[in-house]
Amino acid sequence: MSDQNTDPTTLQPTQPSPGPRRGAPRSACVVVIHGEGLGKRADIDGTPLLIGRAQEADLCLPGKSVSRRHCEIRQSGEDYLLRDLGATNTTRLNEQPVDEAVLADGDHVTVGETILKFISDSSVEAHYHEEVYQLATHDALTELCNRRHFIELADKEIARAQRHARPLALCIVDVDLFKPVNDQYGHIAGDGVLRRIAMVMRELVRGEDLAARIGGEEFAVLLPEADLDAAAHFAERLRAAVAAEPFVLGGEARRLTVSIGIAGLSTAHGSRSRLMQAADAALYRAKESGRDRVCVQG
Ligand SMILES: Nc1nc2c(ncn2[C@@H]2O[C@H](COP(=O)(O)OP(=O)(O)OP(=O)(O)O)[C@@H](O)[C@H]2O)c(=O)[nH]1
Repeated sequence: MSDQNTDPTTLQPTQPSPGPRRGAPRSACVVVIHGEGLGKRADIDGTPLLIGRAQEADLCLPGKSVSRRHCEIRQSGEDYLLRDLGATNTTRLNEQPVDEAVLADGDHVTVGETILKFISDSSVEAHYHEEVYQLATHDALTELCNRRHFIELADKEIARAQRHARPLALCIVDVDLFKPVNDQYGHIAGDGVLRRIAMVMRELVRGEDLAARIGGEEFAVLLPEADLDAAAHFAERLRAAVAAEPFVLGGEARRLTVSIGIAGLSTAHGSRSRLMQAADAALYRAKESGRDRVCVQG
């Protein structure tokens, strides 16, 4: 992929959902309280929050009545300003059409058929919504992103990579011979293995990478700004780290391994589903050729 875009402001990757962060300072946010994506939350911090139908919107709301760039909310000193961006169906604030207005805690912002609730950083509701959001977007066992949230963030990240002609790679990681672990040591011990593997993954990923549990014993890591070589390097480190990890099962340290399939964004694999298919095919080859290995798309 070309390296032509050097504007640092457009190269910022989508911030992956940070996972549980109890006790961290909260930012103001909007939460979908009616319409598609119920419960979805978007934080408003340093940069303006773009709301619209466009893939690159920070809060992407599907629906014909939503304009591609519908409105934005940005912080201005202590205030949060809502601004309509010339949407066909004008943004409404507490049911009244609005061009620009300062938001107050609890305000309702209507975007097409979706209603958002603005929650200020000092609101007592913020903690509740944070918990609900964590439950909806993260896997309870491993605390990694869940499949649905991964797909949502991956779609955004892929759109961003394509827009700026940046590389991006996907690793799919599958635990080898996991069924015998469950069969021999029980499901709870198996759960412990999955948690431990998630910890190993978390230690290796960079801040902008996105790690998720996408199936029972299947994980995914999306690597923005990584070409196939960089992804293969990462995957090999992950494979080796898991292979070196002493998993305590039945009171003894046991070695377990993972197989990893990698695919990179390209014209042939230009959508999330194509990318996942290609990484899955590579994973299949890794399993077929003996497990405990990394295979890159053919
Ligand atoms: N403990 C536990 N096991 C799970 C969970 N989700 C799926 N599994 C188990 O994961 C196992 C997956 O086994 P298989 O798909 O047959 O594959 P495998 O034994 O890992 O073999 P290969 O993938 O071919 O290396 C099954 O026994 C599932 O019951 C979970 O949340 N916890």
